[in-house]
Amino acid sequence: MQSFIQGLPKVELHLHIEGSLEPELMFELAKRNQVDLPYQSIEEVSAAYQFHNLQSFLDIYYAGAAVLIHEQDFYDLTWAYLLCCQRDCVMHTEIFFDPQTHTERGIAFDTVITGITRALADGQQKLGISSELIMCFLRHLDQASAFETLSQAQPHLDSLVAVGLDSSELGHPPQKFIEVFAKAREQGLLTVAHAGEEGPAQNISDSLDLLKISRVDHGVRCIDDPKLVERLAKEQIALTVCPLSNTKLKVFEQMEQHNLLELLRQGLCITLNSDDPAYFGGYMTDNFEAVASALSPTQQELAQFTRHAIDASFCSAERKAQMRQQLDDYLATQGV
Ligand code: HPA
Ligand SMILES: [Zn+2]
Repeated sequence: MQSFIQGLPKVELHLHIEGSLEPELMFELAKRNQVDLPYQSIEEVSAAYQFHNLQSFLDIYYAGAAVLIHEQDFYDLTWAYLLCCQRDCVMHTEIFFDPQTHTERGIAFDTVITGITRALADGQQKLGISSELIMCFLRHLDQASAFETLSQAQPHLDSLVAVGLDSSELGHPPQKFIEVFAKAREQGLLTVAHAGEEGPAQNISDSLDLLKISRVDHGVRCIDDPKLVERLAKEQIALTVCPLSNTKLKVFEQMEQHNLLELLRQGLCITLNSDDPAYFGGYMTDNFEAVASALSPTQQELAQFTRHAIDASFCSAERKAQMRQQLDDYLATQGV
């Protein structure tokens, strides 16, 4: 099973690029940029990654991002992630970035996006990994700040496929961002949102109805509302589920309790993703392996995660067809 998973072609739809900052690179950038870190060693950083909920993670995640200053830093961060994609047979990735995490501390929007997009272009050219970029608004900040971020993005709209919504879900419902999401849609962007991770199923329905999202990020709390589960299955609205993230942040105490396979078997469009791999203990292959060992899906079900991710991705029909072929070719070599 391990070698089947390793070689399985994958598509990632839920990845925060700031969450791929490994302790080693954090230290290297801290030194290069003369930024003080509250940790003395890489071991101390890793030891600090014990979370009891989403907020306890976010506090550390925003602090770590302070080492990212120059365009080259954002390039190096993104390139390091793409090398992990190559190792994990990821054909295509759609990555989130949080501009406000950086503009709030005086880093120019252009510095952030130029570094990321330059690495993504190299990923396409040198590694054959296709990608899309999704700009997230931080929901603990107000809608005015989201509007300001959307205006800073205007010269770069061609680099963006969608806007998203992340950070603290409790206390910051989708209603807070109706107008800025409407404006983004007017400008031709698709929309996604984190919903039903720690927050209630109602946040999922409201994100669909009020923010007109094309995919639900996390969405695992849909299980509390049978009508919503039925709707997600009927309309084949994808959930970008992040198994290692969910156990690290205690959305589920143990992987054995995760509901993703149950939802898949109810006909939902479930995909597997890594969220913040440097903080949650693994990239795509690690997530697939954790699911395989705790929940024992069949090989067909593991392949279905990739099939769903291809269907739900925002890339061209032509690229989707290529990826389906790549998946089918792989399954044929494995006799699946
Ligand atoms: O899992 C997450 N949830 C909300 N916000 C986030 N920002 C990075 N990761 C996450
Ligand atoms: Zn996330």
